[in-house]
Amino acid sequence: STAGPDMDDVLRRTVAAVPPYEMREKPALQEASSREFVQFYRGLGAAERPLFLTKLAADYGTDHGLVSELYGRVREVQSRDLGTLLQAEDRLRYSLTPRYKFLISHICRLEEGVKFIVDLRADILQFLQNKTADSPQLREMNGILKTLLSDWFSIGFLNLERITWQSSCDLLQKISEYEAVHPVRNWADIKRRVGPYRRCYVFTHNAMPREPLIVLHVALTDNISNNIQAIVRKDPSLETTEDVNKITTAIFYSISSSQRGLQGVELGTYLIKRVVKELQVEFPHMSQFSSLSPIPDFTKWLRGTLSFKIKEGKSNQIFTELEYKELQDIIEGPVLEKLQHLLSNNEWVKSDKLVRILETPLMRLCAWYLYGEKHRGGALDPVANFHLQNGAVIWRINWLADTSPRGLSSSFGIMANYRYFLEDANRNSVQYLRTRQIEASKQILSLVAQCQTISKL
Ligand SMILES: CC(=O)SCCNC(=O)CCNC(=O)[C@H](O)C(C)(C)COP(=O)(O)OP(=O)(O)OC[C@H]1O[C@@H](n2cnc3c(N)ncnc32)[C@H](O)[C@@H]1OP(=O)(O)O
Repeated sequence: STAGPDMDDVLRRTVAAVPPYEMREKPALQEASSREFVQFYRGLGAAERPLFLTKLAADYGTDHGLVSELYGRVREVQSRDLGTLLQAEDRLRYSLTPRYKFLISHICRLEEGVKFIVDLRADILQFLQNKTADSPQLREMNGILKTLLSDWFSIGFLNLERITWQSSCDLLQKISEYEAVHPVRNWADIKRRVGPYRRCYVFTHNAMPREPLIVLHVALTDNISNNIQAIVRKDPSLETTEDVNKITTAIFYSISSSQRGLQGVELGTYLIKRVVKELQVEFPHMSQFSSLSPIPDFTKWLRGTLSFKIKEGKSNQIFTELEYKELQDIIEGPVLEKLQHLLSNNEWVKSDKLVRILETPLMRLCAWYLYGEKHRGGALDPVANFHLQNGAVIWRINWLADTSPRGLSSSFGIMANYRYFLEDANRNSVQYLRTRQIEASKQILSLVAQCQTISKL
């Protein structure tokens, strides 16, 4: 292998042998070697890390020969007394623990050891995603780390914190940096987001102090918002106190997880549920809970669909005759080709005529994209998939809801309300996860039905 000799030496030295079965209750502390492993890994360059982790996963995993031998033993004692059988099964179980898992357990006891493991999994996810490393053992290690992290970061160990203007600067700064949905531009922005008619909640973990693991921004309103500029861009509200009578609805307008290594640990689901409870205590009469969500990949999907139809020569399968004619009247040349070009930047939104003509077809196609397009059985759109997993319904899509460059380029400015009907959320979530059945409102279902009759997708 091209790995430098010191990689092998370090692994040999720092990955302790699996304690013998009889000593399994009292594994010797491996503080020094765990520290050395952490320091060595941190010192590795980006190109060496995939190699190192691939070696760790491959050479310090499970002893397959021992597993097979102990499995044979379990089969032998099937008809023996229960005590003997359970003992044989426990030995088999113990032999299935990969050797590197003992190292991970030692590392998490170090100062900042948990953070190191979270970052290590983030590296593995990245290597697997961009294929700089991809082996069955590395995939197995990712699964083992995800299970460990899901235990360490389960709801019982998480602290809910509300961020206010009185929170510390380093927390406010991190909240600003971690905002992945509607970027925070300056202090005025962040002050607005923690000011009147706003709430900002994070989860923290004692093993990673002062680190917001996931951030949820909420707007307190008296209706279900259909425009994000009204929430994030409006000048700071002159009101310094909140009129409770104007607060009947919670709008989740941004949720971002900050630790890549915790992907799949579902912190977002926990945080939304926890915040709903928190808000119900503060506002017992609150009756509506909904997101105002981006649709990050709709433009990309529509462009793909249009170019596919153009290639197939079936350009009249997207729009109605009337829409097609109206488009033809204001676009010279072949409609779909020209439309592809027109929609490749945000200029179209400056033409009132185009905005008027495009609203009906784009809204119809967007409803279909959210409800009909699937990936691995679930909604293709990752944000839709997230909220549907939480038990929300696709309640409404809103035209020109986000006229920022980012909103226009990702979804022609359309945004979705995923609504949480609290009494149905659990049932919807179970149903979605089991059957991928999507709950949607009448507005969405009628747009989908129209799309199915008009556009052959
Ligand atoms: C109000 C709003 O709706 S804002 C829009 C949602 N937020 C964003 O897109 C910001 C970027 N995304 C994130 O920070 C996270 O993915 C979150 C907060 C959405 C979800 O994180 P977690 O709760 O830790 O959930 P987890 O990582 O288990 O993923 C759950 C689902 O989120 C969905 N998801 C949404 N956005 C993303 C994303 N950018 N990357 C990965 N998954 C995403 C995935 O479909 C995933 O489902 P899957 O596990 O079946 O693939």
